[in-house]
Amino acid sequence: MPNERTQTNPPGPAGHPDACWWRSDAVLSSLHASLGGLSSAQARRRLRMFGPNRFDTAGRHRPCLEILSRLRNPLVLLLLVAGAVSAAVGETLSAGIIAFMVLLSVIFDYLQEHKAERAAENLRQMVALKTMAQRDGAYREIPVENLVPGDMIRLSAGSLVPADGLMIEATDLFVQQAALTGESFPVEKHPHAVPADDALDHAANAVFMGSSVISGTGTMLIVKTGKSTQLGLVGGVIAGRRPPTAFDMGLRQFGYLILRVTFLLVLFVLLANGLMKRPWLESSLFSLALAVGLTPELLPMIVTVTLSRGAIRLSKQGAIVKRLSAMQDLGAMDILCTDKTGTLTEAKISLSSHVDIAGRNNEHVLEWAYLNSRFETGVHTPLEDAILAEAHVDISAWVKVDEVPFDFERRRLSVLLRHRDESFLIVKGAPEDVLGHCNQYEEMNAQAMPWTAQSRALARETLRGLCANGYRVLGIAWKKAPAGATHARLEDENDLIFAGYAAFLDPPKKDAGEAIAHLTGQGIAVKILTGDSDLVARHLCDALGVPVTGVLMGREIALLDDHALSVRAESANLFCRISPIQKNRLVLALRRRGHVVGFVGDGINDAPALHSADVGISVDTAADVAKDSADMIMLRHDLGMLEEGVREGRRTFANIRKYIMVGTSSNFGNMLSMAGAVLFLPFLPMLPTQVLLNNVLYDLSETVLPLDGVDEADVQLPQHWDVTLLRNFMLILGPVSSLFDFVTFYLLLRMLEAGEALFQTSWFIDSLATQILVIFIIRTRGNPFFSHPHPALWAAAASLLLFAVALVFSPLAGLFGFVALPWPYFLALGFLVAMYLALAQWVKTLFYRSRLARGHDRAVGKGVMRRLKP
Ligand SMILES: Nc1ncnc2c1ncn2[C@@H]1O[C@H](COP(=O)(O)OP(=O)(O)OP(=O)(O)O)[C@@H](O)[C@H]1O
Ligand SMILES: [Mg+2]
Repeated sequence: MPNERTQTNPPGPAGHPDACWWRSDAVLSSLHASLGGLSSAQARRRLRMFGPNRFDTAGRHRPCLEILSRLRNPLVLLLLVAGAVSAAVGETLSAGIIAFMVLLSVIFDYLQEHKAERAAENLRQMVALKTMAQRDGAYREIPVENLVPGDMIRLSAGSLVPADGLMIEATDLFVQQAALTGESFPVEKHPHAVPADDALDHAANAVFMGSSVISGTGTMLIVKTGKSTQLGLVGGVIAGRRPPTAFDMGLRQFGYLILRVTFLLVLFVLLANGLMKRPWLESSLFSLALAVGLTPELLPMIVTVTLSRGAIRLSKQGAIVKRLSAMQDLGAMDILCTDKTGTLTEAKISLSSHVDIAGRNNEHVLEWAYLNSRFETGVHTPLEDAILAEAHVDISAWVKVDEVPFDFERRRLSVLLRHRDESFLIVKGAPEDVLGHCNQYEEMNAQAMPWTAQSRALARETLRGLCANGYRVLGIAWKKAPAGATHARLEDENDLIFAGYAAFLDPPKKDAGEAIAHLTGQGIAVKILTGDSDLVARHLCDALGVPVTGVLMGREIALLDDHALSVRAESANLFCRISPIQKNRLVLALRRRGHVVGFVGDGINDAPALHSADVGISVDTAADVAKDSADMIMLRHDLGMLEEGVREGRRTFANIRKYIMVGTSSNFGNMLSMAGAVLFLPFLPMLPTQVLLNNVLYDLSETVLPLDGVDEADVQLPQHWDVTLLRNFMLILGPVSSLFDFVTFYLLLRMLEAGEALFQTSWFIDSLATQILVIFIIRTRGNPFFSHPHPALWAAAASLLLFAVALVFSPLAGLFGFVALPWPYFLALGFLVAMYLALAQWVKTLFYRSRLARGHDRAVGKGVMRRLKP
């Protein structure tokens, strides 16, 4: 057996493009492969050597590295500096608390996120692409990720080429490789050697990752996988990074907001302390502690855990999220574009009639349709299945010569067949397109007649009648080809004889109408994008009870520029006879208007739009390319399932917002008060260690937030990330709580005449209690007594508060500078905290009411203009 260790990936001499693409004969031996494929043991070894067939091959986690990389986070660095300074000046306790915080945030974060990501990865595996590869002498289904150089795999219409390789055998194999070469038409591949060249698109014997098979079948030898593929070399543009979503950008903006506030506060405290000639060390430690207290260090963990919990919940309903943050986009989505066939209809298509141009039943039409469907090798659509199920034609005398596969621009497909010594080109496709290429039509007696104005009108009338009754219609045509013809070309689809129409019934899905109504009720505008005719689509809308607000045809879209398109697309909800490129343009146009756009589709033609949409949704039975481009896969083809997904997405939004709002309001208020107190208190309002401890306990209380449920009001409309809302809330509730804190300070100093330690202890308990308890106010927009939090929230809040109180009375109290609080203090503090919560509730109600009055929260559903970077 050849020694695999001597082998390199990629084989072939250096230079671009690699010589292996032209010298197919040499490749097999350099790969130590054979036409019989690999053995499992060989494949395992190669997998270890070359890594999995995906782009992020560094992917496997190494805990130590992961944890170390977290230490590079600026926040953690800040903490470490604070710790080092404390240790250096002998503040060992501060240093200890800081070390504990670092450990807590880093390890806890790591574990939680790791768990969440593992769960998400497991979900992804459920919908991973698979392929038929030859292992141990037999073809078996294996995950695409496990392919290695030397594997032999089968390709057929609809499959995605999973790696780079050479064709070993091919029958009418056409692939769409626009992603790589920019050619928009399918190109044919064959196994013959080709002369060396420097343009990869001349390598007609090679197929590349990211292309998809349009028609035909073939066997392929895998030569390069993962990052070594052509696509991998250019950074995996297709599968790779998408532009940051609205959510990512919101998160980043929020980060900057916090950074600015923290910086100002720290500067203020340092200046104030300087002016008052306080000891510089203590002041800088104190301001560092404040900075630490303000930073939402748990945010990344809360986001990941919340999203992954949402994704797991959703998977139990039968929808698998491939990209976690798609949950978020689902919650923000305000327009859903959907295809027609299969999503709105049953896709259980039956052939109901086959008629000539006058609408009379004609067996000849069925025969031609049968021959075309029987011999074509493209993606089998339910249309072909319906034709094959209806007719029984003896094909023993027919031989296939060639075909021109279906494409979504010309919307037809032809096969070239030989019958004894005659050759025929048989075409079926969208009736308008087929009619446009006929110069004769077939009479009842199989006689070809030239068109007259009358017969043309008759043909159009018959077609309109069929479509208006909801039938999907294909046009069937044929012509005699030169007897010895060996190839069929696009240009041959001319001067055809029109045979007639095949009319199909595709019943509407029972609950699709209801699902659309529900989505509309939840603030999501549903738009239907179809390659079919407008008459058929309108008929379907009637049947589903969906009002048509405007129709835009593909030929009109072709004349519009992007700006005009985005305006027209806003009002229309039915888009007919549109091509895959136009589907994609529509999605982009709507996004440019500030909408968050979802796209549902399952065909090869849907892949570009699935990829450009904020959230691409496909089904498990979809074409590989569609599944690959989608962010979410539904295990049942059911629009109703999206409703649950949308609610789940909005729920995650609400939970993340809660964390941020507590952090930026009450927490911010406390830090503000402490900064302000520096001006008139004769001592620090809290010791740096106490500020840090306070922060640790508060953080711990927030870790259960992802478990919490949310109010109905939070899932009724699309949720946008609204940094203005967060900022305004922070700038209102923050100072209001500070005012309240100053009242507290006054009470403690003047009425209770607390000394330094007593003051600090009281304020520690008070500020901790307000921060921990205010979540119960903020977690709902309405009355907190009517919205029930998850029990874990109560448990966490109660146990942490008890812990704090116990600490104050414990022998450890002295270490932290605490003193035992006399009971009147508890009474006073209890009263103050209750008053604070009532105040927070009042301010919150006013805040939301004034927003509502200004029309903010209602406008969300109609898609407020949201600036979107390209
Ligand atoms: N296998 C086929 N053979 C011949 N013509 C086809 C075939 N598949 C589709 N067509 C024609 O091309 C048109 C466009 O196809 P496309 O898949 O884009 O749209 P559709 O299937 O009608 O609707 P939807 O977009 O809802 O799936 C079809 O309406 C039909 O007229
Ligand atoms: Mg389709």
